[in-house]
Amino acid sequence: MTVEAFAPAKINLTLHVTGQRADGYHLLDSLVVFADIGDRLTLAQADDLSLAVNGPRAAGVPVDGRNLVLKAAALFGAGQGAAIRLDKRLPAAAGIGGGSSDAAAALRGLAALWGRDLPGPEAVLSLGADVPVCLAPGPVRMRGVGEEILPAPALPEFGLLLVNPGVEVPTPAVFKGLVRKNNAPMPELPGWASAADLADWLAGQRNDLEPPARAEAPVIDAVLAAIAATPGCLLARMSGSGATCFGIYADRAAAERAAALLRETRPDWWAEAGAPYSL
Ligand SMILES: C[C@](O)(CO)[C@H](O)COP(=O)(O)OP(=O)(O)OC[C@H]1O[C@@H](n2ccc(N)nc2=O)[C@H](O)[C@@H]1O
Ligand SMILES: Nc1ncnc2c1ncn2[C@@H]1O[C@H](COP(=O)(O)OP(=O)(O)OP(=O)(O)O)[C@@H](O)[C@H]1O
Repeated sequence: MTVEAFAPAKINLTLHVTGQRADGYHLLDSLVVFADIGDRLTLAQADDLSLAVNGPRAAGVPVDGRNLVLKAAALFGAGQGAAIRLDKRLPAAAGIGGGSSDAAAALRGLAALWGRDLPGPEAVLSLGADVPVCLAPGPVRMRGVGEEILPAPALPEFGLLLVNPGVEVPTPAVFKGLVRKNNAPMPELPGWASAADLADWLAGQRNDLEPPARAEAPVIDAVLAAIAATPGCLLARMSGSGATCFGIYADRAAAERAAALLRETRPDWWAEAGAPYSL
């Protein structure tokens, strides 16, 4: 038996940092969506647990026990086997939860392979704060340190552009650079009639990690400016702890035109277009 699992990019459309726990972890309030841009996993029955990583973004990704796929498998079924292949397409340490989404996709695949129920959000939090939200990809409001997954209103159709300048930004350094930790949460989520309506509402919200990430990686300024300058861009903002930034467009076709333009003007950057993804 072979199982396939898709690991979509996670995008924080908003990311409000609202406090800090005694253990140092920050309290968040974030509107999270996923894109139909991501890594692909293939899982096959085997006596032992193994992982092979290939694909255009495999360079530098650990293949040993440090890989979140193997950590997830060990947490879920100590001693159980599976042969896992990871086709790595998302940049790492990029604010789009690549490793977390791989871990969650591995758990979905292993649950199918081993005939078991998926673990709950609290049980997988130790793998990473972004793993719970990646377990069942779709638009949600994420709170707590990442373990509170709340429903979000239905989203309108829109196009998404993801752009990464090739600079890895370590998440702990960005949180450390926060000047203020008790910022306002999001208001009640209103519901949006169109992509323009959603972008207008998002413009009044924030990613509180953007200023410290820009200090860490000043190229983020150029990425945001380049996205904002593409025809049809309704909003440009950073995701997670950066450096990946996203653009919102009326539809996928507009996002694809922007991606083509950026690949021409900035061939050294990673630019991919897509649309929201739900499992
Ligand atoms: C910034 C986000 O991407 C937003 O979705 C996530 O909160 C980060 O998720 P992640 O990379 O899976 O995070 P983890 O691997 O658990 O933590 C990396 C580091 O980020 C910081 N961290 C992370 C999550 C959180 N709520 N508060 C934090 O302060 C901690 O310094 C931690 O050591
Ligand atoms: N499957 C994996 N894919 C990518 N990186 C991995 C994986 N497993 C472990 N790692 C390690 O995790 C680090 C962070 O990578 P990841 O892509 O998860 O970060 P991120 O995009 O910043 O995530 P987040 O948005 O959750 O902060 C990498 O530098 C890498 O060494």
